[in-house]
Amino acid sequence: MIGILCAMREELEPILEEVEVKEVVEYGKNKFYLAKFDNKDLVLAYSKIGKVNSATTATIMIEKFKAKKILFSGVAGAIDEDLKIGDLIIATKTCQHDIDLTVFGYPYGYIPESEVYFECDKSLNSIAKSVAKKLNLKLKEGIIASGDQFIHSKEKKEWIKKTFNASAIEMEGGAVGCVCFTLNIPFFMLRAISDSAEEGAGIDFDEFLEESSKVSAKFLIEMLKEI
Ligand SMILES: Nc1ncnc2c(CN3C[C@H](CSc4cnccn4)[C@@H](O)C3)c[nH]c12
Repeated sequence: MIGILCAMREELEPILEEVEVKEVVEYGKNKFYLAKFDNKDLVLAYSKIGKVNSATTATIMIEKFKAKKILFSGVAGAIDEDLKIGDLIIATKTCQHDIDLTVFGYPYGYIPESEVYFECDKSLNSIAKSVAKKLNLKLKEGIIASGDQFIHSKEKKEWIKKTFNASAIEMEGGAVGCVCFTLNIPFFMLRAISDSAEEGAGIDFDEFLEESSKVSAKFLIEMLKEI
């Protein structure tokens, strides 16, 4: 079973359109779509926005639906200057920029007995890179930082870049990375850029959410053929 996770309805819908939904299971105030694609069993859901919701849905996919890998598809704000709206990025690892226990001498993003960074699955990332090469698509890879905030300020964006060496910003990957690390499940995260995470990002986000969601969804479907 492969878990396909998104945060927002708009991110999931273009994927659902390409798979054969067999059953919809209502659980934990959410809907889980059991589907087939290319003779593979999938469980798909959007978690709702944020770290707690995405961690909850990832855990349910793994524990209740027996997902053996989690693939995230969605949009992100750009931190690296060379990332433009519509560009694709995969996470090498994820982190949580809104964790601050520095008063106790810990680094930003660190919870005692846990990790700052959660590694993404290298074999899934190499499949993504070979798919991008085959389709002649630009695909960046880098650290993606999460926090329960929509980032729309250059100052905050630059702080996250300096503190975590992040290339993109969103609100779920760091939490899902933590769940997959905890349960020893391979994690892959693909994002298409929807905004600059600077002043005015909210306007861009509204304008490009649907289009960038489709870019990520289309690539994910191509990936599923190779897994
Ligand atoms: N600049 C940014 N900062 C933080 N995260 C992001 C993202 C990625 N997603 C989109 C969405 C924004 S919040 C939302 C969206 N619509 C309505 C309500 N909340 C949330 O799931 C995180 C894209 N750009 C980002």
